[in-house]
Amino acid sequence: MFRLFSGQMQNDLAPVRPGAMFDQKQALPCAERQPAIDHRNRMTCAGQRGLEMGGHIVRPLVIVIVMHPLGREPVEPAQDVPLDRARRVLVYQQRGGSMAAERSQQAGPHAGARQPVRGIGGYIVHAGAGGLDSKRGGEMGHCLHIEAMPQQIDLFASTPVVSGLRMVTDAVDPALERALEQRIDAAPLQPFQFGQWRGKRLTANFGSGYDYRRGRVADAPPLPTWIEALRERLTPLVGRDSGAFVQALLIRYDPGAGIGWHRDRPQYGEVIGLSLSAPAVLRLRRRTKNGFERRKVELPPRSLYLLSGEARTAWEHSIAPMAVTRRSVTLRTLR
Ligand SMILES: O=C(O)CCC(=O)C(=O)O
Ligand SMILES: [Fe+2]
Repeated sequence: MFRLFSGQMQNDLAPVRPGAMFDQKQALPCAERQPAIDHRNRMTCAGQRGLEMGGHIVRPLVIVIVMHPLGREPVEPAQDVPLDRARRVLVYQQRGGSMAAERSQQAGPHAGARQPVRGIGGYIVHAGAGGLDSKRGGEMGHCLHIEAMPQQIDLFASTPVVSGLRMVTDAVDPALERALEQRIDAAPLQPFQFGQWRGKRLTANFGSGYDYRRGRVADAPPLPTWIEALRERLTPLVGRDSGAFVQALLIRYDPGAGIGWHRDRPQYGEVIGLSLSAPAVLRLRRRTKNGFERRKVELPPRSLYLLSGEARTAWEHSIAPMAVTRRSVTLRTLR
């Protein structure tokens, strides 16, 4: 997985920004699949970030939960971790010791710099912090060893708001983000066209496209190697195999551009979105007897979301017109 990313993608990016992917490779935290040495070490590694909450550190790699930081509603936690267990982890971590105690525990080759995680309306897996634990976590090694956490504490009720929506922050780091921005800007972007209607956002499809006039999937250029490499990196972060994500859509939203309410075409299956360049809000709604039920999820730059299950099939989504340029990479399976 990583080899493809650091090799092919580096080569592919070279003409646009020499060294960009090399930088990225160097910056990838704990990217090597090193065998876990002991439990403590698996919890900490170079470049990992912790979350400081109320004077306590939430240890990196843990499913991190931000409880309604902005008064927003939570979303389903990333990875296949039952919500109540994820919450227990937070409680455990908060009780687990002071920041000073945590710092002293983190000394050594795997100690890492800390940065607070931005507030986001839901449950977060802080992927940028992720080391890969091939033994236990496998591809989903970003999810720390939940099994190791105490099970007895359960202070919160668990009600996932939009089933099937998963969020991962820092799915790529800023250096890779810049390289991807250049790749997107260099792609054959065209204004989104829907019959007579021309959208403000600029799009380019790879792998397969969609003919809105005929209402069916259409040919598109094959996935470039840099998108293949990116796909290898992103899909495990939401617990998916890369191979099924055969469709890629690049979008640039310049100021004034957004995307209206829609569900992705039924020809597509699951959807993964990487959000770049500027914060945005993913709005979700589904029809009820009396109108619409609505949710909002903040998408910080470099965050990744998965639309699966109900989030994909029962909810519509949209992004309000942007004030500053945002870019996204959407990967989709075909049904
Ligand atoms: O830009 C995004 O993150 C969303 C794109 C989207 O919803 C779509 O193209 O169907
Ligand atoms: Fe969409």
